[in-house]
Amino acid sequence: MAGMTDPDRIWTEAAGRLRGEIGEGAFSSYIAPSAVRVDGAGQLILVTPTAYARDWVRKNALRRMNELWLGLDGLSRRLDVRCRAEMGSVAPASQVAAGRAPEHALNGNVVPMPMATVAPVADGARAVRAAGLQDRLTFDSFVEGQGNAFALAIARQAAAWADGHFNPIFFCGPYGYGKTHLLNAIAWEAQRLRPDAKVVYLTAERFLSTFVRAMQDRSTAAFKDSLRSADMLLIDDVQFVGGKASTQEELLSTLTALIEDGKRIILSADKPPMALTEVEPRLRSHLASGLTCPVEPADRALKLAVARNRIEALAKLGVVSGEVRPDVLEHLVDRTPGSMRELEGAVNTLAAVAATRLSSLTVDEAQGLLGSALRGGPERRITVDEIQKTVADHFTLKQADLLSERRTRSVARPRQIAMWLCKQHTTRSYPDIGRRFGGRDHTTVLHGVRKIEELIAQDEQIARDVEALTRKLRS
Ligand SMILES: Nc1ncnc2c1ncn2[C@@H]1O[C@H](COP(=O)(O)OP(=O)(O)OP(=O)(O)O)[C@@H](O)[C@H]1O
Repeated sequence: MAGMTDPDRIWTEAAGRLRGEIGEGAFSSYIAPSAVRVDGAGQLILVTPTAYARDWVRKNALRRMNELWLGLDGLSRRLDVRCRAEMGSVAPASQVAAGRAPEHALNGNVVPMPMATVAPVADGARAVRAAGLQDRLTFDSFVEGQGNAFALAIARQAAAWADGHFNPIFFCGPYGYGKTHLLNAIAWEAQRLRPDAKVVYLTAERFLSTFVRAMQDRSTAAFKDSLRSADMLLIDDVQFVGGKASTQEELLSTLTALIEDGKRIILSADKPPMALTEVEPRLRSHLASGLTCPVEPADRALKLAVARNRIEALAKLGVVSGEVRPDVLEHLVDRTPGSMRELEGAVNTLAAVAATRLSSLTVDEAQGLLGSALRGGPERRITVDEIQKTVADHFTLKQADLLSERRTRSVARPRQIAMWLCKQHTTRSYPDIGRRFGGRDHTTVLHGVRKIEELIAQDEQIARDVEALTRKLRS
């Protein structure tokens, strides 16, 4: 695949991979409505519909998109991102590359991404199998440390199809410390060792949505077959099946059928099985019947090693050059409380702002460049209550309106915005947020959060409201 030069083909391939990594919601909100264009200076630009979408892409996806892009582009070009309002009238990348004049322009001067050429999300086996393994999440890129050594050893055994496998193996631990990484690594390695085996990885959320869609399409038999023919089934973030009786029932019967057939089951969640109070007791006890394997939060040594690794990986991809000074790396780690995910974000930001002069960067310069991204101490916690009050105030509503049953748009939309803000600024789960909004189901929260994701990218007013609210909450 490496060595392509047609920007449209590279974009299609890179975006297809990114879609698996960032999830359908974010993809359809920010990436799908964007297009690759060439500006007057010959620079490839990813053009987003709104400024908010541009900022989202810059913060959350551009670096990864460039990693993917560089791995494919024979000309080693890089993408920049701008919003539609910042672009003059420029041609779609492929037409410039092919020396043709633009024939048409949809949506103003942006041609949307050719969705059909990105692997469609289909039902049945393909959807389940293609549900988002990430290329970079392998055993090679997983760093061993005190808190994860046991989990890593078990993961390696599972990936090797070792005899005496506990069934299921259940990885649990707080968010952002490597459970998804381990499940991906197991899946890649297990498939490499037994190419003929059917290894199926999916998130519980995907399990839920595919199952619900299969029920609507009356194709549950195909869904069941696609899972029950798996030799190894990996389900990530199992806490998200909580609350939905029919999905839990389906999951339970899938697990029982596979275990009876001696097939391998690997699961992950943010808590040990017996603490998943949203999960029905019979399913809970099945989840707990094998081996429960904790993935502990990382200590400083592990964080340093992960940060170093990440910079080396970016250097190999040509995204940065040179090594970071050890004191700069230590500063970065010490000023980034939170999980590995936050740490990776800080490393990526450093790489973005000082790509070519990493080795000469001093602690003061790093602090100056990263500014507010590096915290002086732990960030002030924002609470659900505070979010509800701030949102109610902003839209001149009462906090009780957000918790009420009222469904008129003037109340429902602010409620969804408040839910979205809770997901962004607190560590609360969807069911938890639902409970705090008048006892709503977690799927209602999920729907609300996705709706706002979508609207932020398409609706300037919503983007402005969200921005203003975020500023108020942080101040
Ligand atoms: N030991 C590690 N070595 C290398 N990278 C790691 C390690 N632990 C975590 N990471 C990285 O940190 C990020 C967050 O990890 P991951 O997504 O696996 O967390 P998680 O526990 O599954 O979180 P969640 O519960 O939110 O799904 C990933 O990019 C992952 O690659």
